[in-house]
Amino acid sequence: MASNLELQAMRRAIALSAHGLASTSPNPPVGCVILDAAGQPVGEGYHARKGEAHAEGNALLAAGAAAKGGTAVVTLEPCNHVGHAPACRQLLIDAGIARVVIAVIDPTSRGEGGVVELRKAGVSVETDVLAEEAMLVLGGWRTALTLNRPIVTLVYAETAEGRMSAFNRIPSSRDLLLSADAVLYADGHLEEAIPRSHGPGMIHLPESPIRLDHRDLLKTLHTGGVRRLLLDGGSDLAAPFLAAALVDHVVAYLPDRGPSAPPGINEQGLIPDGFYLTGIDRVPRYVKVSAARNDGERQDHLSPSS
Ligand SMILES: Nc1nc(O)c(N)c(N[C@@H]2O[C@H](COP(=O)(O)O)[C@@H](O)[C@H]2O)n1
Repeated sequence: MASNLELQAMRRAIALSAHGLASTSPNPPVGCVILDAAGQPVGEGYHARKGEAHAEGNALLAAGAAAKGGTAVVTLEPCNHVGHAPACRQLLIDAGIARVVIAVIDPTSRGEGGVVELRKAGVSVETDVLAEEAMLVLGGWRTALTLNRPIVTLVYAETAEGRMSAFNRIPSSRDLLLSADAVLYADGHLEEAIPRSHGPGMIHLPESPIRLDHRDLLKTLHTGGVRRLLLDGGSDLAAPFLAAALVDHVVAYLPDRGPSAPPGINEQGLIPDGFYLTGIDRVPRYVKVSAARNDGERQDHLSPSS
């Protein structure tokens, strides 16, 4: 059973992992905290971009010799392959880590995952620790893997003319870009959500997205490394995605109204049919309404971009 100190460290690792949200795609956002043999935090790290060190490598670097005999608390199972970074399970073994506490098992492990090798090396391993909380950050990545397409979030501003682009009207809506890989705008152009955030060559976007059917577009984007796509408003832009059940989340912005305004219900309703409310917040001059598709077991509704 995980100790209180380990649970504290896991929550810290989950928060750290969110620094890598979207910029790590197609890799997962992962966080790690190293505790020394007495259970005190001595290093922490997260995965920032594909092609750069994994979370465990960064946390071990920060901990240095203090990691020996200690515990690594990590949000995703340490990897068992040599890729862009050395195998994390080997880094942990070489650093003399005695125990590894893991939230979520990696569904993409090549061959047996790192847990098996860690145990073979005599490291004590505990899994499924705060897994549901870790899915707040990892959920979008994992669902995109399962669906074989990016998670799609439709964002719009409610206006007298209907649903319109939010990003050029509502400055606070641009915060959503921080947790996304790419945006398809109402005029049909597609951009990396935060320019150059993924590092050179890590995601590939088609040059003429408008020529692709929406299913082919999502497939092409997924192959190109995109795991989280935003659709910026516009009923015309959203319609084919909604009709094909290819929208996973909705974020709608309702302008402030006086306390005794006439009814504001428009023909389209507040959110599309088939979605349920997951959050309502006030932001400057608007109410922000978040919703997720009714979809049984899915856990990406917990993701920060929803
Ligand atoms: N445990 C763990 N920590 C990280 O920080 C990670 N980024 C991963 N990712 C796993 O390794 C795969 C990516 O490997 P490369 O960086 O491309 O070599 C990814 O698919 C995950 O399985 N794991």
